[in-house]
This record gives sequence, C-alpha cells and structure tokens, in this order.
Amino acid sequence: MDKIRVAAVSYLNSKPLLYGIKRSPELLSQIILTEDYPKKIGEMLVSGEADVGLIPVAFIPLIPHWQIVSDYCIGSVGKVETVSLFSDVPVDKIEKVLLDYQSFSSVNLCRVLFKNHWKKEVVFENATAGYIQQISGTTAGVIIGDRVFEQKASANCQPYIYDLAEEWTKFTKLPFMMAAWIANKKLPEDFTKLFNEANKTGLENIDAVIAENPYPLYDLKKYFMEDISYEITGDKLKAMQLFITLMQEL
Ligand SMILES: C=C(O[C@@H]1C=C(C(=O)O)C=C[C@H]1O)C(=O)O
Repeated sequence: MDKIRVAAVSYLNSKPLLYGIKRSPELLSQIILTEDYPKKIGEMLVSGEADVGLIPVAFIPLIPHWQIVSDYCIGSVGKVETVSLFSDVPVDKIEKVLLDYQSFSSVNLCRVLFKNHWKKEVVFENATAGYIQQISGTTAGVIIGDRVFEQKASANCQPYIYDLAEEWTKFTKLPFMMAAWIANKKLPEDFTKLFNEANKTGLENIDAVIAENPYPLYDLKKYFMEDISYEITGDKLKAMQLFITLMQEL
C-alpha cells in the first residue's frame, strides 16, 4: 500500500500529539509526515496533497468526505492563550482587523465573534507575512500559535489582548475545537487505531515532551495541561457544528 501522507501543525501545541508518532517505528514505516502552519496543511488536505491532517476545523465544509480519525484535537475550555486579538484600543474602538495568514479557524472565529458576540462591524483584511508590525491604533490583529508568546514578550506588545477561545466560551458556554485530525478519505482501521494510540503517548508523557522542547517564554506544563484541551468531547463536537454554522452565515 502507498504510504499515508500525514500533515501536522508545526506549533508547540502539537508537540504532545506528535511525540508518540515520531517514536513509533511501526507507524513511521507507514507514513510520510509533513509539518507546517495550520492554513497550509488544511490546503494540503483540500487539494489531496495529504490524506490526513491536524487541520483547522473551518476547512471541513471544503472537504466532501471528511472524517475525524482520532480522539484528540487542539481545543480549549475557556482561555487557550495562543489564539489572540491584539489591539491598541478596546474592542468597541477597533476599526480594522488584520487576519493571520497562518490561521483558518481563529480568523473565522474572530469574524463570528465580531458579528454575534461583540455585535460590531469592522473591516477584515487577509494579512501577509510581516503584518504583526502593522497592528497599531484602531487596526487590530489576530495572531495564533507560538508567535502569541513572542508578541506578549515583546517591547511593543499592545495593551489589549482578547483571548478568542475565552470569548467564544463566554458567548456560547461551550468549549472550542480549533483543529482536529481529519482525513479526506477512509483510512485502514488498523492504521487509525495505531495512530490514535500514538497520539496518546505524548499526553501520557508530558514531562518528556517538555524536556524535548525547551521554551523560555511560557510554562509549557501549564500550556499542555491547562490551556490546550486535547480530548475530543461531545461538547467540543457540538461547538464545532455551531461554529461551522455561524461561519457559513457570515
Ligand atoms: C490554539 C491554537 O489553535 C490553532 C489554531 C488554528 C487556526 O486558527 O486555524 C489551527 C490549529 C491550531 O494550532 C494555536 O494556534 O495556538
């Protein structure tokens, strides 16, 4: 059989899920693993360049035969820390929002929140690399992933930081699921079983995952154990459905 092409998010939040995959010779002999930023890997699943990916759930409507293939995801219950809207002014004064080119879920989440939660019209602009320098005055910006920690630590960090996962939970009383392992075709069951077990290995060995990824800007134990919520639950699936519905109404 051809190797299964697996695409994963290259951020810190995915390290616990990838830890066991990278340590399973049986799995590694069956796959080709690529790591990139979330929007890129979502596009790879849509175009058929990958068979399974830890992709932003906002891509689901673009994948006809999508299926979730693991019990684990990149999710949150309230605050997540790394899906943020940075601004010089409070949300009611924002006029324009630069949307992170690396994201597809959080940028759509931001639009859903402006319309339904903050009930405020603003101009959205799809940003390109370097956009973080343009966040200023009434122009805010969405930033996701490790760059949020960098921005918070930088001398020119904005005074207002809205955690979009927390705002979603305030709005819906639900958790959130930004990304999940999604396949664009049916995959062999013995593969998905092995894959799921490998996902769990890192979550059961968080100290080893942290030792392998030293990070000076944030407490990764808190990040992996309290901020990111990795298990897919009924409420996360409910949140995903609601999010996709609201996104399609934009
Ligand atoms: C919590 C996060 O969730 C991420 C946000 C995504 C998105 O906005 O499309 C996709 C994958 C996740 O890695 C993060 O990036 O820190």
